[in-house]
Amino acid sequence: MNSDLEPIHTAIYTNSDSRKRDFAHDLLQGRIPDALGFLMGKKGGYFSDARLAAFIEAEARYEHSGMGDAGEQSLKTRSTGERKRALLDFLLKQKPDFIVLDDPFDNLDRAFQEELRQRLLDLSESVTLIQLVNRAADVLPCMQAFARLDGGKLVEFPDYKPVTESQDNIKKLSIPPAPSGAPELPAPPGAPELPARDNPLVIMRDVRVEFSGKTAVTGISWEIKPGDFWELRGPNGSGKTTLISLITGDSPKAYGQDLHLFGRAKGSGESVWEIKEHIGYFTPAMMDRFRGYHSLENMLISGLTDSIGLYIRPTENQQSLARQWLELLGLERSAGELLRNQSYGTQRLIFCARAMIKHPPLLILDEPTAGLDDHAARLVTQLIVKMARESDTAIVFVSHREEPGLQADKLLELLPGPKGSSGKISMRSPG
Ligand SMILES: Nc1ncnc2c1ncn2[C@@H]1O[C@H](COP(=O)(O)OP(=O)(O)OP(=O)(O)O)[C@@H](O)[C@H]1O
Repeated sequence: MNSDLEPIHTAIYTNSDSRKRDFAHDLLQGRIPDALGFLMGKKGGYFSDARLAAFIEAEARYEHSGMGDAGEQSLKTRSTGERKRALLDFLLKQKPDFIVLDDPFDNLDRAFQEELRQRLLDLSESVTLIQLVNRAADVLPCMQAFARLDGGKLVEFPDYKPVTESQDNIKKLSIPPAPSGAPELPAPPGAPELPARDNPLVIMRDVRVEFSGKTAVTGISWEIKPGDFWELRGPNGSGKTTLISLITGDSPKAYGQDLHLFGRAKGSGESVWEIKEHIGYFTPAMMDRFRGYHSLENMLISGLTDSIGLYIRPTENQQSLARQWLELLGLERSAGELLRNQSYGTQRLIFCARAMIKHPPLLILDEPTAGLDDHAARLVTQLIVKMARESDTAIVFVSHREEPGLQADKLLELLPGPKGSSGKISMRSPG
């Protein structure tokens, strides 16, 4: 073991199959691979979303996370950026020799990403950094050695170079058709007579939401029309999830607002399920809650029946549609394989396609590329753009990361202010 080696900052590329958490745990427990022998006998800290989640859970159980001083603002009420800042402060108090950074920029807005990047660069003068990373753009410029983590093993140290261009693409086939018999949407009351396909799907006027006396968003007016392609953007804590939950029927704060959803005034007796019928939705948290004992084909068909997994016998038409989607994704040979046996990137593609298969009037994708490596993110991006261009479905996506090729036509930006976030709408020119 080369424990006399000079410590070097090391970037380790991972993907969903790398077993990175086990690897990080081993490093922190002193089970060090030869290549990183310089960490032997050294004290480490772990900067990760999993570590933060453990502190938040401790706080829920014992009323104190154990991270900061008693009486500090609770972690649960802080934004993602503030939580990560607090975790780094906590780790530094332990005076570590090295820190394992587990995708440190995930889920951070652009301003917090920049703040953290600068802090880590300053820190690299005194602490060894081991960065586990799935996006090439995230690699800190202070890194001196590079490797890849493959099934828990470190390979190609110290000169690994990620392959930037891969041949895999979403197939040049068209988006499969909508299932037959999709319901037509009624016009909102008082709306001018328009062909059904031109009725706005969502109308918000001067919406304001507060939590415990604190205003989260204020004066938001937003209209989503059929076929629109929107990005909803804003820093951590600016109210993106709050606005989305008004539309998906998941927030009691929607009552009493000037809000029309799919042709009906909110609060006019509609059920949550009637609203959800018109929406396809994806957020990465859905994947965590799901065990994946269904075939890829049945997962897609379940998007037609609004269940996760399939519990009824599918019709031939449903099976045929699912196969067309699998072909588009280049997965036709895996139709009968279990979701849980696929890579994380493939699972993500299936979940996104599942939200699209019924051609819902409105598709909401909340951080669809979060946690993916470059290759998987590119495929998901291609799929979203294709759906936007080739279907009548309106799309709203949220992404903290600038994804190459993913540019919506319209942008709603939430701008935080002392009295809550206001909204700014802008149109993007094509091209
Ligand atoms: N149930 C709740 N109770 C109290 N405060 C809440 C609740 N939900 C949201 N908030 C607060 O409302 C504000 C907006 O939160 P929201 O989750 O909508 O932001 P966001 O833009 O989605 O953030 P992120 O990018 O971190 O996901 C934050 O200050 C948050 O703490």
